[in-house]
Amino acid sequence: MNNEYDAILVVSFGGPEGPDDVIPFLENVLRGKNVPRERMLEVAEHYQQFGGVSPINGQNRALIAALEQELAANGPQLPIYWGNRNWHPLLTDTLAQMKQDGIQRALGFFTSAFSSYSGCRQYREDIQQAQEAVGAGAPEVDKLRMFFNHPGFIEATLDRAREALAEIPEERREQATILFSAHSIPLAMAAGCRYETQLKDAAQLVSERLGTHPWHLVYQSRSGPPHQPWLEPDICDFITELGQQGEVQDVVIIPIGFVSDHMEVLFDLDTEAKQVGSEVGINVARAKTVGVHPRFITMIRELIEERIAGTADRPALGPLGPNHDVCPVDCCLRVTEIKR
Ligand SMILES: CC1=C(CCC(=O)O)c2cc3nc(cc4[nH]c(cc5[nH]c(cc1n2)c(C)c5CCC(=O)O)c(CCC(=O)O)c4C)C(CCC(=O)O)=C3C
Ligand SMILES: [Fe+2]
Repeated sequence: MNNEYDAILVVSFGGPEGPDDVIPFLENVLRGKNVPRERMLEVAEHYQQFGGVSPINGQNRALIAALEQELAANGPQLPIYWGNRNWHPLLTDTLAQMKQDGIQRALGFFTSAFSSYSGCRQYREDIQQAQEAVGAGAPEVDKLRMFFNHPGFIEATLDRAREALAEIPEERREQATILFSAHSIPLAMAAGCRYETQLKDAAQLVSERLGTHPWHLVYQSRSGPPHQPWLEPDICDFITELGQQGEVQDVVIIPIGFVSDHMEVLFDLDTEAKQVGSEVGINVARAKTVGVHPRFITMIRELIEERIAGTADRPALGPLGPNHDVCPVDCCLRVTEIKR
């Protein structure tokens, strides 16, 4: 396989940067999806509570600045481009710019650690559509492997988790319950990918390094129509139940399913989950996501280097081993209904 690359492409979700962006952004997110309009308007309110600005674009700018420094200091010397699925800079515009700059082949870093239709195949489809829109001469993009079990991701997550645990009074710290949280997806979508398996694996890898805390994997940000089954338990239901049982005083949320403190973290965890905690008498701390943690930035460089070198040394912790470099044809299929 040809492993000569002339650029890095950061591929992400995108988010609104002002009140007028919110509805057109949400319409982009939900085009062709089975999500009721009432849900969309409810989520629009979450964004408006933060002035219509999602932190995600700023966080991606910070990630790119950190990665630029990392590559300038250590190589490889490659320019970094950035394109989103749902909001500016959109992938089509970015690929047009890359073509203009003479870029032929880029390595893609997707801001999703775990395999799902949303985090893997849909981004590959977005790139393909952008390539078709740009036409002849559009750059090729090869995706870097999923990094849920890469030592860099696990170590950075662990560091963030320890910071959050330090907020719990020392005499109660060891008993604190850890909740690993990830975006819920429809059960049908989950049937087409290894999302749950990878999440359980990463949660296990972090928890066994943290100590002897009780821990659970929970889900947040459920969308879709009410009758459609999604991954559970929901984090707010789970905290409510812990409160009713009356044995847990402190919960530390580790949002392992996300790589930056974007709106799903600020609203669904810091606003909603903390509110539920205070209603049922549980103290809730929230670990930061990896963001621009230096070990996470180094991991991105390592993934780039390993791919260019074509080396067999592809670090991964735990039993699942390193994820594939090239997605097989049935990777992260868009399953919309489970046949019973
Ligand atoms: C697996 C997964 C990730 C993690 C992997 C990855 O990072 O890709 C993720 C990330 C994100 N999700 C985000 C925002 C939203 N997700 C929505 C809706 C949905 N997400 C889904 C799944 C995921 N989403 C699904 C199955 C839907 C239903 C519609 C559909 O089938 O696609 C909606 C619509 C409103 C709603 O119903 O909630 C919004 C606004 C933001 C940006 C936050 C910001 O602006 O700061 C980010 C990073
Ligand atoms: Fe989402």
